[in-house]
Amino acid sequence: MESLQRPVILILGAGAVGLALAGRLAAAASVYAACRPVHAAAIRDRGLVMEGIWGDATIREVIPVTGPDEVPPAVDFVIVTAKGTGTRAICADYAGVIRGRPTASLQNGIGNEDIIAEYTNTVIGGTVTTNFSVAGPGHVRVLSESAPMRFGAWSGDGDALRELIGIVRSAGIPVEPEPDIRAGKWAKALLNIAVNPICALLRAPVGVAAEKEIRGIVDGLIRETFAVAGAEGVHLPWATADDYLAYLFGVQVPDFATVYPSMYHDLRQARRTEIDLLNGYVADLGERHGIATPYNRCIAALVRYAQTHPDGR
Ligand SMILES: NC(=O)C1=CN([C@@H]2O[C@H](COP(=O)(O)OP(=O)(O)OC[C@H]3O[C@@H](n4cnc5c(N)ncnc54)[C@H](O)[C@@H]3O)[C@@H](O)[C@H]2O)C=CC1
Ligand SMILES: CC(C)(CO)C(=O)C(=O)O
Repeated sequence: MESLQRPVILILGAGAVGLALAGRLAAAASVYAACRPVHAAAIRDRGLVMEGIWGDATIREVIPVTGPDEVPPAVDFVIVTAKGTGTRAICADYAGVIRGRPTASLQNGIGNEDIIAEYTNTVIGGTVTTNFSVAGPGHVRVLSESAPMRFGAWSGDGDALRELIGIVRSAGIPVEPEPDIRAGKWAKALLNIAVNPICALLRAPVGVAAEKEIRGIVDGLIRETFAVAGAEGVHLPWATADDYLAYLFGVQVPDFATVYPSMYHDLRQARRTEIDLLNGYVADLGERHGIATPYNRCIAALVRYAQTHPDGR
């Protein structure tokens, strides 16, 4: 990257997270957003519309693209924000652009960085603990935030990580380095494992996790996940499941109480969910380690059924 030029960033799979990120990063970089034609047409027509805690604005600088042939040759960073169910397909579509370029993931769940690493040497893992949703074509809403964005080196070049954090910070987004990004991805996954499937199945916002009838289920999901993470040798930032449950119910659930997680939108729109990168992943790993995971297995089965029977039958 040449120091006097604006960095060039390509966001791959720009929906709720990716479009909002593109809108903010446009303050510090030239941003290309690989998105579906419906978003691309609206953005070309009247700009990207953002509302909420990341600012209310119509941003005309984001350049939408709908295929790799529309991407300029001088891309400095790629950031993947597709759902985990689409990581392999989008990496294959844009393989020629990703190859040799530092590529970050801001996706939830476990496994995306390993897929991206099949396409490039320098992979940066990332987490974002903010609520985003699509309000319409080329129109996104950012409603609540509970922690800074975090990036950490997954493989390859540490300079790329420092540069990316510098760009994100200069765009005004709170961001911190994550020294143990594998643990960081699990730490973020705890929140998604606890609330995403429950809110999706109950059609309720995150606050439902604290209801008397539901709390015991969340408790079971988290205790099992701690046992499996421990067997995998993951050093979570909380020493015990009780410590994390205190943080979940004391900070994260209140911060997101009135908003709907991403899996809620997937089930409502009859899209495949990320359940197999979250609770389904924990259940499978548990089986390998001989750890019983009845809560995660049960909720994963319910979500899989719901996503293949959108009308409930
Ligand atoms: N929505 C939220 O509040 C948060 C979401 N996340 C995570 O971020 C990731 C993205 O989530 P969302 O933005 O909510 O999902 P989304 O479904 O709104 O956005 C993903 C976009 O990628 C597009 N896409 C997928 N494959 C593509 C392809 N080959 N070419 C062009 N476009 C393609 C999809 O059509 C969709 O518009 C997920 O892993 C999610 O779990 C993380 C934190 C918060
Ligand atoms: C943090 C949270 C719950 C924000 O909505 C999220 O990660 C998601 O929706 O998947």
